[in-house]
Amino acid sequence: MYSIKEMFYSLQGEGAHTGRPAIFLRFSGCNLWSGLEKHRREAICQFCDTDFIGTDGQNGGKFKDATTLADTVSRLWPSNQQNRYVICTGGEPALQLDTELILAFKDLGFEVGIETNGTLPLPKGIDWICVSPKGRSTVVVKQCHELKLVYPQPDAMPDRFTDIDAGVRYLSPKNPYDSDHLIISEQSSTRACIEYCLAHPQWRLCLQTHKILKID
Ligand SMILES: C[S@@+](CC[C@H](N)C(=O)[O-])C[C@H]1O[C@@H](n2cnc3c(N)ncnc32)[C@H](O)[C@@H]1O
Ligand SMILES: Nc1nc2[nH]cc(C(=O)O)c2c(=O)[nH]1
Ligand code: SF4
Ligand SMILES: [Mg+2]
Repeated sequence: MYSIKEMFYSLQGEGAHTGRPAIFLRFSGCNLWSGLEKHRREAICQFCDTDFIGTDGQNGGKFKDATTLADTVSRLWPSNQQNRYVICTGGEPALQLDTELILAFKDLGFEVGIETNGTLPLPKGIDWICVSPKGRSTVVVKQCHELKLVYPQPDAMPDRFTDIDAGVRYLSPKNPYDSDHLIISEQSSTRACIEYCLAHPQWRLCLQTHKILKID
């Protein structure tokens, strides 16, 4: 059984695949925050911008097995079009994503990506791994295609992650989780990311372009 908050077709807004069409498969639940506002201040991850509680979102629900879930994802892809790509996110997708589901996606011609906080071991077969460390949590996923660090985080500054083998390293400005009038270029976190990247050129700037574009 898989618990899914929502699934939708959009463009990857962040990181190396920015602009790429993808199905976002948002799993319910996270190991670093309950998702309830009353617990935010005591959570390990305190700036989350996402509602991942329950199964009541767009195309959300409980799916009894891997083929049923993969079939539902597949129906969201434009008909007769290739380049299928599904991004497993959440919540924390590593709590639920397993080999069976990855194989079901592959059977339907999907490449599989994941957005993970890196605190849980991952099943084999994922085509694109994005690790985004959070606060004082311990990252166990030591190899990834991209490391995407939300910045600044006092307990998770960039020099803590030199041991992670990443294809590319990004700093992503910490955006307010509750603002309707976000101007990313004017945020102090954005200015801080730019300064850090200029001083440490192994890091690159990553923007949440879907928030600029106001798309899902
Ligand atoms: C909601 S998380 C879900 C996946 C996984 N739990 C994780 O944290 O990577 C998806 C992406 O949004 C980023 N994110 C969440 N809140 C953010 C914020 N306030 N500002 C910038 N990025 C944020 C995360 O770092 C992660 O890269
Ligand atoms: N467009 C778009 N791109 C994204 N990249 C990562 C997202 C996420 O919430 O994991 C996300 C999202 O929610 N929307
Ligand atoms: S780890 Fe990811 S899903 Fe969990 S609270 Fe943090 S940003 Fe949100
Ligand atoms: Mg998001």
